[in-house]
Amino acid sequence: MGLLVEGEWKDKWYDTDGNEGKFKRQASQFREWISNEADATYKPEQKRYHLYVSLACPWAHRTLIFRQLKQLEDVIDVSVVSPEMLEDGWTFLPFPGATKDKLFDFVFLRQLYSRAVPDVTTRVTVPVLWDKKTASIVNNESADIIRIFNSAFNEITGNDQDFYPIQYHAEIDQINERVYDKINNGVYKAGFATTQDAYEEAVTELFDTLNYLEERLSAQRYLVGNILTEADWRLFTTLIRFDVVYHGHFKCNIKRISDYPALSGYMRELYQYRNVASTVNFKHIKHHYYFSHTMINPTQIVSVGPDLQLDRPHGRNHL
Ligand SMILES: N[C@@H](CCC(=O)N[C@@H](CS)C(=O)NCC(=O)O)C(=O)O
Repeated sequence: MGLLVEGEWKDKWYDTDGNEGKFKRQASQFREWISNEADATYKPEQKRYHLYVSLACPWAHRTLIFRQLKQLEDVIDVSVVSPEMLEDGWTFLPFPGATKDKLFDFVFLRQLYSRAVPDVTTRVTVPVLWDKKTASIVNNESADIIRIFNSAFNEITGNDQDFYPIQYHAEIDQINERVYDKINNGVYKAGFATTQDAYEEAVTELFDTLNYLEERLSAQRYLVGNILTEADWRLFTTLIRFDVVYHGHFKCNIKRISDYPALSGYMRELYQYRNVASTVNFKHIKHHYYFSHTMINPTQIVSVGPDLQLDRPHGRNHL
């Protein structure tokens, strides 16, 4: 685990000193867009772009789900890193379900960042959307990448299903902000806290928000407008990891998602939606968290359970 400083790799864990033991996520640096506008550098084209993901990572998972939902499998190919993220950061070392770097055969993901910008200073994160034509990183922010996938390639795929409908922008943005801060990033704030107070604050806010969502989802099928939107998929990738890694490894253990009837049914419905289940890899998820965060789990022992029985009926049809 580390970062690139002016192109040099430094092995360094997140710095919580000087921040009262709180984990603070850094903003993504590559934020370009793909569009059909006449002056756009990045135009939607078949096989021009390549996606780098980890199957363990909830942020990368969003992009894989959108690639499936928007039928982009033949338009954008994927390379999958190994779930083990240690002193060299993400690598393409062999691991079942991981791939080689299909474009450059790099061993380390950091080589891709350096290839784009040789003297770059950045964390080396997934997902990364790469442009083969200009040899550059288009975007490494999952929130942007799913919006790009939602609409930029519609003319190529013929799939115009919209997960960010214009009439719900404000409501989606509003719920996203809360879910991001208290849940998606909230579990990390709890897990990576280095003081008791920072941990307790994050865990309390996390469960207050889960309680709020349980109430909301008891009365309506989806988060916004009673149609499936990006807000649901953004919540899903944290929920599906919750009982498996966040509950134990990150000590988010006031309750399990299985203890919430509405949230757990909702999570199963999303899991069973089309072929979303094929994007969920619990082996990578467990191995990544338990094996890579050695300051939380020095023995690197990977938990065996739980058995979530995700194919059970979701019971949400009445809503
Ligand atoms: N804001 C980014 C966050 C991505 C992110 O933090 N990914 C994690 C994996 S779950 C990562 O690559 N971490 C490596 C690091 O921080 O050095 C996004 O949503 O795309």
